[in-house]
Amino acid sequence: MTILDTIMTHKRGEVAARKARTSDADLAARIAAAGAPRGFRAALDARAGHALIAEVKKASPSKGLIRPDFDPPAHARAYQAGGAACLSVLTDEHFFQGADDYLVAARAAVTLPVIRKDFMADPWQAAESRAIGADAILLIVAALDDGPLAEIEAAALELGMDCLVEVHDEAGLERALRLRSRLIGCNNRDLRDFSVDVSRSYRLKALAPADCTFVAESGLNSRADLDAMAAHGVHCFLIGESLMRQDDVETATRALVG
Ligand SMILES: O=P(O)(O)OC[C@@H](O)[C@@H](O)c1c[nH]c2ccccc12
Repeated sequence: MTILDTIMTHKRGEVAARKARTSDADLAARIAAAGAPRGFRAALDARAGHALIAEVKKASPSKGLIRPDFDPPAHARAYQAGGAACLSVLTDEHFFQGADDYLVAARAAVTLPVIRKDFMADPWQAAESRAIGADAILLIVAALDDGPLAEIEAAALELGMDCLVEVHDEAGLERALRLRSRLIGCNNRDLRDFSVDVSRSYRLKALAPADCTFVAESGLNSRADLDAMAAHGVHCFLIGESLMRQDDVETATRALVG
């Protein structure tokens, strides 16, 4: 069992319980009240220089507690003021100490598009994500077979959301490209063993078709890391831990992408 298997098993149970206590009518009403999605991929594509997806992240299974004075709306405002293009908010409770309410509060504090960072196992979660306001969802290729991946993607696109399709190797990229989304994330951290290797992004960027928006994810710390990525043609970045550890999040964000 890898950590990803453990997470997905837990997630399926969690989703079953959430489904059982949520009526379809209630979900539909919340989606109708949510307002239009903000355009996640478009916000990345609109940036001329480094485009940052800044992550609101309290803790992780590999690092434990990252941000003791965790304050989602304050971090969201600091990220926006510092020049981030988009936000990512962890909502998984059991492994990442996240919460749906963190996404709701962070999104309400800014005008940036927000991706719900969670583990999708069922198309129902696409609707649930839209109901809490998400503008995009994450689809982890290594966590799902092709059939469920396409079904969850279809449900998300139907609701006007974007899908960030996450891969970590060549085989995963090939599977990702069978989907409709052309927003690809390369996770430099292998969720099966937590090992980080930023050169994964260099390799996979070279293989991705030119019409893909390509995002390097995880393990990025400094402006020099981003400039090295840019030299390989990578201009979009998903960063959590290194920003969440800063006292002054806004200044740290500006130093990265300003
Ligand atoms: O905190 P980091 O190393 O900057 O990484 C952020 C982000 O890439 C990471 O949180 C992440 C990428 N893919 C995920 C999937 C699930 C949970 C978390 C993630």
